[in-house]
Amino acid sequence: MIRLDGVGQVFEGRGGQIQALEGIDLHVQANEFVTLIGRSGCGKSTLLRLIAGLLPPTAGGIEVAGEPVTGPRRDVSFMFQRPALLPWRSVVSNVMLPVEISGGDSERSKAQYRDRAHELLELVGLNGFERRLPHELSGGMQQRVSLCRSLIRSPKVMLMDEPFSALDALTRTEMSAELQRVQMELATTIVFVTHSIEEAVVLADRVVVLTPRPGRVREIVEIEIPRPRSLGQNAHLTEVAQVSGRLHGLLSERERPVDTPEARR
Ligand SMILES: Nc1ncnc2c1ncn2[C@@H]1O[C@H](COP(=O)(O)OP(=O)(O)OP(=O)(O)O)[C@@H](O)[C@H]1O
Repeated sequence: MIRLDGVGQVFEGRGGQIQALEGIDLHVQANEFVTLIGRSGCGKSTLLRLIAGLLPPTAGGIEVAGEPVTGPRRDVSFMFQRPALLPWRSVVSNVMLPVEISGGDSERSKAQYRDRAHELLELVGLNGFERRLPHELSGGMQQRVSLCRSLIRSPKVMLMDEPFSALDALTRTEMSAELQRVQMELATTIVFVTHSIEEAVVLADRVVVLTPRPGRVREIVEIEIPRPRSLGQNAHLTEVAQVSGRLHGLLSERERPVDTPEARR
């Protein structure tokens, strides 16, 4: 569904060129859930923006659904850290926003999209809140609305940039369960950036570990824990902790103590 071949990105900074990404080869299958982890500044958000077509890569090629990415696509949605809902619009009209801005597909009427919006709100447990305004909802509920908004046009691909990082721990655990359920039900391909290693493990079919700048693929780790997974369930805690430990090791490899006779002792 997504192919990145030899992708690199150089930015022109004030102090000279910044090589943000280098030689990224990554193939994401349809319906796969891939999480991206790496140190701050290693290029995770840049990688999502490249896949979204918001930025052309300075090297290599990117394809989505077999077509080269040349700009934003209708069937690719983007979800950010903050819900960014329009405060004067009701929950349901916030969900409908992408359809109103750039249209849906020709097969569905506006009424069908509205029905879909209600179905999605029900799927994430927000039935009864359709007419409320964003300020009447908690942060977690607002992020659920944002999730419905990014699903309204039935995207083939969802790109998610730390979407749960502003939420409290319990809501975050609930949202990750919710997202797994939604993904299983709607069969969407997801690329998800997070700073939480445990969240990356709980959600992913594969975790992609990036090196510090320039970001390269350090390793891709397959997660074989049965779904649905939850950090709230003891049964998964040990397995998640084991894989997370390995990922912690990969991320901090650069900081291993220098190999001196003293260190070896
Ligand atoms: N538009 C830009 N112009 C210049 N440099 C940029 C631009 N966008 C990103 N960068 C640089 O590219 C590098 C990668 O940035 P990016 O935001 O993709 O990293 P990240 O891994 O998402 O970071 P974080 O985890 O802190 O969100 C950083 O050094 C950043 O300063």
